[in-house]
Amino acid sequence: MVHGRVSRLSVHDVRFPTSLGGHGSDAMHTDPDYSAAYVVLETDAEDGLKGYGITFTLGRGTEVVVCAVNALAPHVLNKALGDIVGDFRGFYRQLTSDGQLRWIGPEKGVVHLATAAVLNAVWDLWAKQEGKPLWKLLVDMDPRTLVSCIDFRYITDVLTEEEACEILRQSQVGKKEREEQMLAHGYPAYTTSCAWLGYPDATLKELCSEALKDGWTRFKVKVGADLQDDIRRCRLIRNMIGPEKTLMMDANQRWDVPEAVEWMTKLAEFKPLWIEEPTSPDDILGHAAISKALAPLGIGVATGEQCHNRVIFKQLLQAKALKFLQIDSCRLGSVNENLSVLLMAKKFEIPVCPHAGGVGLCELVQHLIMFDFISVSASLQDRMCEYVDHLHEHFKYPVLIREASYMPPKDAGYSTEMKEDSVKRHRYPDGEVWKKLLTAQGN
Ligand SMILES: C[C@H](O)[C@@H](O)CC(=O)C(=O)O
Ligand SMILES: [Mg+2]
Repeated sequence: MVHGRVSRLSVHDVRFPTSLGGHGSDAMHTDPDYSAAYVVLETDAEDGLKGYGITFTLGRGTEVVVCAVNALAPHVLNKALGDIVGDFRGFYRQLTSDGQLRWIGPEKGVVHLATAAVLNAVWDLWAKQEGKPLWKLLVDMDPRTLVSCIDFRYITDVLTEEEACEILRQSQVGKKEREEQMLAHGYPAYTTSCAWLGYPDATLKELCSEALKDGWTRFKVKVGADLQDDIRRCRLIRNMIGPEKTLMMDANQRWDVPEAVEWMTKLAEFKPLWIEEPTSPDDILGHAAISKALAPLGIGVATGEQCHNRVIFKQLLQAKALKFLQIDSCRLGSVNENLSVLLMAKKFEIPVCPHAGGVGLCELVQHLIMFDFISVSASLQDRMCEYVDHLHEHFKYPVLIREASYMPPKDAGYSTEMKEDSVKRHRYPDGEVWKKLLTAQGN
């Protein structure tokens, strides 16, 4: 049973100097230091369990998110966990409707990233108290309780609470078999780690050949900064993986709409399954235009890692603007808002292929996509979850990849907890890693 009252919320600015090796680099984020605003919730309960929540950020952005988490803290402190999860929709609304903070959102940007960090910690704590990994907590929940976690405000024109319940009820058929399938074979994944934009060709080749040896069959390559470079890198990777394996491309919002169509027409010979984030994440009609133009070339549009909230996803679906929907465990308002997007995607029959390029995102999003397969979509058709091979060693419960698939986590919680020593060493600016780096840079 859920118990305890939240007695403390602390938030840490944790950064990893990934930019030094070009890890995570793309056409818009050329020097990313993978970072997290890392929230720890403590309660007065005797079990001593803590809830850990992260939101993914890059370097200096972290200190802004940390401020926003502190601004949200009064909503959580002294609350009974039972009251929070007993009316989770109400609590989500309370956080996202703060009369002063919502002005700097609402449900978008820094304040929404902070909401995600806090709520991710609540879900971690809830799952830990129930003794289950988060995916299993969700899978075992009855449809009525599940939908009571979702705020349907602004989406009832496409999905009502009753419809959501009905989707979940219908997907009860075969649920046990799908859970067994996940436990035996895992959820299919693709790798982005071979082809970050800042990697020289020699690194790309070396990582790609290692990935092939490890059994990877789906690869994503960063594009968008320079067409000739893209042609060379895409040719290199396509030649290495051969014609049958799957290739995706990611432009991280670099282009205008006509530019995206022109550029991708030139890259079409490398047979990409999708072009990800071809333009601004806010441009729903732009995505629709690109989708329409690229469909005859067999290229789909994928987006979502920087979609603020369920409303943007609703409109992308309504406008037929995407062929692959990429949820993000830390960009949306935690599990609560992701549930609404998974259910809308099911209604529109659009496959969900989660985003996981960042620190901790693989750890979190695997729970959501396993729940999606077992309890919502019931399909693996055109679906795969992103994997990046960075920084898992800093997590207490790191992802387990077997034969290019995510194996279901078995430990209780949301896999959000970092190792104490890693947090200590990477805290900005006083952790040992940063002290050394800042001293070397003369700061
Ligand atoms: C800055 C991040 O590494 C970003 O490039 C990740 C991303 O777009 C992806 O994984 O997809
Ligand atoms: Mg991307």
